Amino acid sequence: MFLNVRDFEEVARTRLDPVYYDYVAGGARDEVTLRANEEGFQRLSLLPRVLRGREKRELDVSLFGSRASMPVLLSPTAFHRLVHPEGELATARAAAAAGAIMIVSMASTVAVEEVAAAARAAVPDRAPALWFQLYLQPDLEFTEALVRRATEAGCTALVVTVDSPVLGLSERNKRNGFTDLPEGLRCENLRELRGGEPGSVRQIVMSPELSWEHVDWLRRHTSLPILLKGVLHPEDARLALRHGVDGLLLSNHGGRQLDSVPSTVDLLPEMVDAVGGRIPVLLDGGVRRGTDVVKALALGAAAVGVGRPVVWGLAADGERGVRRVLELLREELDHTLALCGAGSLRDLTPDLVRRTPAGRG
Ligand SMILES: Cc1cc2nc3c(=O)[nH]c(=O)nc-3n(C[C@H](O)[C@H](O)[C@H](O)COP(=O)(O)O)c2cc1C
Ligand SMILES: CCCCCCCCCCCCCCC(=O)C(=O)O
Repeated sequence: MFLNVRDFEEVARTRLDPVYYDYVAGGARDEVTLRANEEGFQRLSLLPRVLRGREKRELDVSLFGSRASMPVLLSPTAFHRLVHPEGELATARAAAAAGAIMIVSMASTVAVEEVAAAARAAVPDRAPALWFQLYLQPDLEFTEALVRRATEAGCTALVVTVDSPVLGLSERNKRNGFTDLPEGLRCENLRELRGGEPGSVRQIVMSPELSWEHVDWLRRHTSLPILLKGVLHPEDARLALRHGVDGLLLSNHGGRQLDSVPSTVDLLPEMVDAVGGRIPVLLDGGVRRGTDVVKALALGAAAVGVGRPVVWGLAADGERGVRRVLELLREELDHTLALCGAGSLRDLTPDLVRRTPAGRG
């Protein structure tokens, strides 16, 4: 029985090839940050209000023009067909049915047009909420064409990952010899549609040469909202404001890029402070429970993302699994709000969160 997100990880672990399980579960180097993300939430306590006379809870949010049934979105995760044959198609159907925003990874194993079509077919009466995650490529012509493809497919925001000047190093992947996708799986958004050798697939380039000028370039080439994913230093948050960025997704890539960076929830108050309410700050990393969502929102996040929980749901039970993971998080969020005396997300304020005294977990 799947009672919580962790139950999905257990089933996924038994179903998956251990090499792919490690790829998803693992983090960079000593996995200090990977562990810190969940521990960061566990060190925070909630201090509920009582007798507030709230009969029902409102969980829906509006973010960059997308309406969502809850402030929990699907952070971009690569290679869904590694864990389930329907891959991103199943994920997109589940996200659309749940009314959740899905950030499609540039490294998806199904092309963004097909992901969007699957989402639309799942909810014919409304537009599904899809955003696109981008690794800016040094070949700007290619980047521009990809942005156009994602926009034409129906993605309504761009999430630019900026924490990957080089790929993080997972020692699990190294030990397992996982260096390439298996036969038949490719990053379908990198397939040459025009130019190049027709049908060939480019490698995603992680480029240490990227700078704020590339963000300016992107700003000039799209009218979609731009969020930066992976800004951790408050000074970079202030720079993002100056470069016309519309939002931040505070993320350490689930502990998969630079190891030893702080947990995202520990950094959240500083980042919220740095942007001073001018743009929304979203957060991902270690969100596993409705209580984690409430803690992040109370500390100023506009929404949170989940990465691994979605992949565990997909690996364990395909589209139904992802749907159940999202439902569980929604149910837990609703229940936590009720127990905190909150009727809406606006009732979540920093005074509801206490840091657990040192040494007590
Ligand atoms: C298997 C896997 C693949 C990922 N692929 C991407 C990706 O393609 N692009 C990206 O920006 N982040 C990627 N991430 C990072 C997630 O977007 C997110 O930041 C992270 O998973 C959040 O932490 P959580 O897994 O603890 O929820 C990936 C994470 C995992 C676990
Ligand atoms: C990391 C294992 C490598 C297997 C396939 C190589 C494909 C090239 C690299 C594409 C980048 C995908 C990034 C995914 C990600 O952000 C993450 O796993 O984290």
